[in-house]
Amino acid sequence: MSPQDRIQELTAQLNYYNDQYYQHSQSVIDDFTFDKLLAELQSLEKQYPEFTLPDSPTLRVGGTISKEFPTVYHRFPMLSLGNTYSEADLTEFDARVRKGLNGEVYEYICEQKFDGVALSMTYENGLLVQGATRGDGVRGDDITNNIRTIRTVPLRISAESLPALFEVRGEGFLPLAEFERINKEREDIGEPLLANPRNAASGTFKQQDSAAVAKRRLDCYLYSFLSDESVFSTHEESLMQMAKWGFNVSPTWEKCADIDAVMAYIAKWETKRFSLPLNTDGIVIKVNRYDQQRELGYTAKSPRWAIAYKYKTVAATTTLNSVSYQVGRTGAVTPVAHLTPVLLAGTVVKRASLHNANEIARLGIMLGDTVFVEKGGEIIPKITGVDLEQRTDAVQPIAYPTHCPACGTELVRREKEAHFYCTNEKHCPPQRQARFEHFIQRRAMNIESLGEGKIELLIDRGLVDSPADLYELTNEKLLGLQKTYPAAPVVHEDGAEEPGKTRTVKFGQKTVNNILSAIERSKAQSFANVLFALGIRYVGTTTADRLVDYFGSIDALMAAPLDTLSGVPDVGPRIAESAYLWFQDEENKRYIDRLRAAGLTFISEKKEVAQESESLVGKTFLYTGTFANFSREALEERIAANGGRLLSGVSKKLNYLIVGENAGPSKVQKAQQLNVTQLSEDEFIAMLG
Ligand SMILES: NC(=O)c1ccc[n+]([C@@H]2O[C@H](COP(=O)([O-])OP(=O)(O)OC[C@H]3O[C@@H](n4cnc5c(N)ncnc54)[C@H](O)[C@@H]3O)[C@@H](O)[C@H]2O)c1
Ligand SMILES: [Zn+2]
Repeated sequence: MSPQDRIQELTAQLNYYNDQYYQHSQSVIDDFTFDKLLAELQSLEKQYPEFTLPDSPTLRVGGTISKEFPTVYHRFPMLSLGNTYSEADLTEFDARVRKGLNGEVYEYICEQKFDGVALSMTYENGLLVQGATRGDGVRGDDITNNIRTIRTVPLRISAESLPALFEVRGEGFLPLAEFERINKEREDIGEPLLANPRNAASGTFKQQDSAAVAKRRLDCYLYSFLSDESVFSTHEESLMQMAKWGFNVSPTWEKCADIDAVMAYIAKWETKRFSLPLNTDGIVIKVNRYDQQRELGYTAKSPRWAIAYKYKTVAATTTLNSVSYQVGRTGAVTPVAHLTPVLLAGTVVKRASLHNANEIARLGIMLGDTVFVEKGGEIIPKITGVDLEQRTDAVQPIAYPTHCPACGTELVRREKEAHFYCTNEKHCPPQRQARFEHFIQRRAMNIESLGEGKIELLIDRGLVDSPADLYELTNEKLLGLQKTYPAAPVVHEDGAEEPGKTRTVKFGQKTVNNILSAIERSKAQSFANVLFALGIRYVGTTTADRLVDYFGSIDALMAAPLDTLSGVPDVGPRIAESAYLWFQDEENKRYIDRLRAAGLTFISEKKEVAQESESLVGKTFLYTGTFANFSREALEERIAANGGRLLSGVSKKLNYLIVGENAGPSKVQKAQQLNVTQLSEDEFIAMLG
C-alpha cells in the first residue's frame, strides 16, 4: 500500500474510532492499539506532509460537540496531553523541558491519569454557573445540570481569597463500586451490562435527563485551577488550596524533584493503582511552576510542560482448564472460564468471565489453550486472546450446552440477544434461589436477615418454593434448622490450594425472631417496592416507581392493555411487553393473589420522600415560576426531603419565596410587602448544602 493510501485509510479508521469513542461512548478497539495507529499516522504525515488530509485526527483534540446540548466556548482552550508508553520518551521529554528552561531549576508534579471525562466548571462570585465537556477543545457541551448532580462538586463556595471569576477542571468518573452496583442491578433485571466505567461515565454525562444522571453517583477529581487573576504561582499550591476550599482533589499526587523521582512514582503506582476507587490508565507529569509552564508553552494540541505516561495493560498467560456455566436470575447462562491460577497485578486469578457464546466464538478459544488474561479496572479479569503458537493437539472444542446445567431444560436464544436462556423460570434451582435473593433485598421487601445462605437452607428443607411461602413460615418451622456447607478452597499466590473453612448456617431463637419480624415488617413496604420485588424482567426500581405513579394499584396495572403500558413515561415497548406478558401468566396471577392474601401492599399511598438532610428544618417555602433544574414536583420533593415545609400562599409564616422564570408578580409583590426573603434557584440549591 502506498503511503498516501495508508494515510487515507488510517485517517478514516481513526476518525471512526474517535466518533464512536467521544460521541457514542464506545471503544471499538483498545487504547493501546488506537494510540499505535495514531502514532503511525503521525509519523507518516511527518514524512509526507503533502498527503495530510484536512480532517486528519492528528489535527484536533479528541471529541466534538453534540447537537443535543447548548454549545459553550471555553475561556481557556481545553487541550489534550501528549502521551507515551515508554520511559525513554519520558527521558526525552525531560531533556526538552531542561533545554526549554535554559538551565533553570524545575520540579514536577505527578498525578494519576484518571480515566474518565474531562470537565470544566466555572464559578462566578462563588456560585457554580457553568459546567462543560471538553468537546473539540475550543467549544464544548453545556452540561451544567448534569454536573450539578455530582455531590462532591460544590454548588457554592465561599472563601475570601477566591477571585470573582474562575474555572476549575477535572475528570468526571464513575467510581468502580458504583459501576459494579449499576451492573449488578442491570443483571438483576436482565438489562445488558455496561462495558466499562469510562464509557459508562461518558454516556451518563451525555444524558438529557439530569434526574437519571443523579441516580448514577458520578464523581469528579479536580486537577486544575484557572483564572485571569494570578492566584497561585505553582501547580502544587493550586492543588493544596483547592482541597482546602472544599474541592475534591485526589490525594495521590506527589512532588518530584527530578525525572528519576518521576520514574519511581510510576513504578510505585503500577499495581497500587488497582486499589484506587476508580480506573486510571497512567500518570500525568506536569512542570510545577506556572512561570515555567508559560515559558515552555503549547503545541496546537497539548502543553509542552506536561505529558501523560500510559501503563500498558497488565496481562498474563495461563491455561484454560474448563468452562462452567452459571444460570442467573433471569435464566441467562454465563460461561465462566476456569484457569490455572496465575498472578496478575498483585492478585491470584483463577476464573474469568467469558460473557456468552458469541465471545467464545470470537476468541476462537479451546479447552487446554494458553490464553491471555488482562486486568482492566473491573473486578473480574477478562480473557483477551489465545496464544495460537502454544496450541497443541490435545486441545478440545468448548461444547456449549444445549440444556440448562442446573435443571436440564432446553436452552433458547431470544432474538438479537447474545445469551442463551433457561426458560424454567420458577423451578430452575439457581433461578429460584436468585428470585428469593431479589425479593428480600433492601430495595424490594427488605428481609435481608434471610441472606447469607439462609434462603438456600429453607429451599433445601422444602420449607419454601415461592417467595409467597415466606409469609407462611412460623417459629416452629424455623427454630433449630442447621446446615454446614463446604467452603471454596483458598488459592495461594503460587497456585497451591488449601481447603477453605466450612460455613454453618444455624437458626437460633434470636435469628428466628429477626427473620419473622422482618417478614412481618415487609408487609408495610410500599407498592413500588413490592412491584420491584416481583422480579419482572426489565422492571428496575425506576420503572417500578413510574408504573406505580401512573397506575396507583396492581389491579389497574394488571388490567392495562399493552398500548397503555408503553405510553407510560420512561417505559418503552420492550419493558411494556415484558410486564404485560408477565401479568398474563396464570401462575403469576396466583402468586400475586397469595402475596395479596398475606397482606402485602398493592396500592400506592401518598408518595413518601426519602430524607436527604436537615438543612431546611424549621423553614417554610413557597415557589413561583419555572426552574431550570427542577420540575414543580422535584422542587417540592427537595423541600420535603431536606426537612422544609411547603406553604400554600404568601403569609407572615412564610420564610422564603423561591422565584423562578416567569414568576407570578402578585406573589413577589406580596412577599416584598411582608419582608419575606426571596431566593433565586441557585440560592435555593446552595441552601440544600
Ligand atoms: N479505544 C478507542 O477507540 C479510542 C478512541 C479515541 C481515543 N482513545 C483514547 O483516548 C486518548 C485520547 O484522549 P484524550 O484526548 O482525552 O487525551 P488523553 O487521554 O491522552 O489525555 C488528556 C486527558 O487526560 C485527562 N486527565 C486525567 N487525569 C488528568 C490529570 N491528572 N491532569 C490532567 N489531565 C488529566 C483529561 O481528561 C485530559 O483531557 C487516546 O490516547 C486513546 O488512548 C481511544
Ligand atoms: Zn434451568
